[in-house]
Amino acid sequence: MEDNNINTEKLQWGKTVWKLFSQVRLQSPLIQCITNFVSMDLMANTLLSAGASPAMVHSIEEIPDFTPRVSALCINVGTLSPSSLPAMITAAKICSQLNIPWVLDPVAVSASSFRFDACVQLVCLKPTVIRGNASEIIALAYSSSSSRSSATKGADSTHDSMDAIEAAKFLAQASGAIVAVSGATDIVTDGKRVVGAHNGVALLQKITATGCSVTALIAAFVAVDKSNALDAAVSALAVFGLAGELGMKMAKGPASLRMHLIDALYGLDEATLQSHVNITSL
Ligand SMILES: Nc1ncnc2c1ncn2[C@@H]1O[C@H](COP(=O)(O)OP(=O)(O)OP(=O)(O)O)[C@@H](O)[C@H]1O
Ligand SMILES: Cc1ncsc1CCO
Ligand SMILES: [Mg+2]
Repeated sequence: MEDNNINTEKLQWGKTVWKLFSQVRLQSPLIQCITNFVSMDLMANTLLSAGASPAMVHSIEEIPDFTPRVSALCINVGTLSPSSLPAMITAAKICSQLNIPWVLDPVAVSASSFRFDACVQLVCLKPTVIRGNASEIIALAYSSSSSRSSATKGADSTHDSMDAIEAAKFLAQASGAIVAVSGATDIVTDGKRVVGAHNGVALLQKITATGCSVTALIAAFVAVDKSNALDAAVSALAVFGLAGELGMKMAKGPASLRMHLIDALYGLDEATLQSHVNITSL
């Protein structure tokens, strides 16, 4: 009986993920990305191969004209500087005011007080989704200085995503955002429900900016279903993980996985998606 329920749940998720992915391909939502220098290329190519339309528009002078016209915004603090933060804050404020969904990636949030305070400021501007690795979500959720300094050594996680479930729920409740934690199992929560997306391969961690790119993909999925950001975030994580699995069949290492990942995302069809997506309630 329990097996039946699990299979029904997986089938249902397969339909949801395909519906949202099809909408991304059909609508090609315009996604503004204010992101770090490392991630620009992979992030833009991830969005393009998924069917969305990326625009790396950073300059504060352009934001009042451009941001009101986007379908969603992705803010990533990976190479944050005092000169780039005002543009992020301005764009986030516009999105919050105009009810445009926006997604925050708090890369290496505990690397410095400057970065941490910037992330807290951004969280206060009501992101629709916050996506980080386990160390980042734990650091952002528990802002005491002791956990801040020990939570992460930089952009890479030193924690398992499963260890961040309580932190993710806490952060979701405190911020009102959907919180997603990437890892062997990607975890998504609204503070009450917790869903796990089990697709993906470990070698994705050896390609820089795969996390940044899946955050942008979440923005694309949220853009086509603003009313259900939890489903959208789960779906984007599952699609990206599945593209990693399919790419892995042809890859010889991280560099070729990067290429095959983009190809797999571009070519992903309904039958493959429905039969391989692996999402369960946790
Ligand atoms: N052990 C693992 N097994 C399978 N997939 C994984 C594993 N760890 C991470 N992933 C996948 O790799 C992708 C990137 O997640 P990761 O947690 O490495 O992000 P990140 O640390 O923010 O990366 P970056 O900062 O380099 O962009 C996600 O799609 C995630 O599901
Ligand atoms: C390596 C690195 N450093 C700052 S941002 C970034 C990309 C992964 O988050
Ligand atoms: Mg990251």
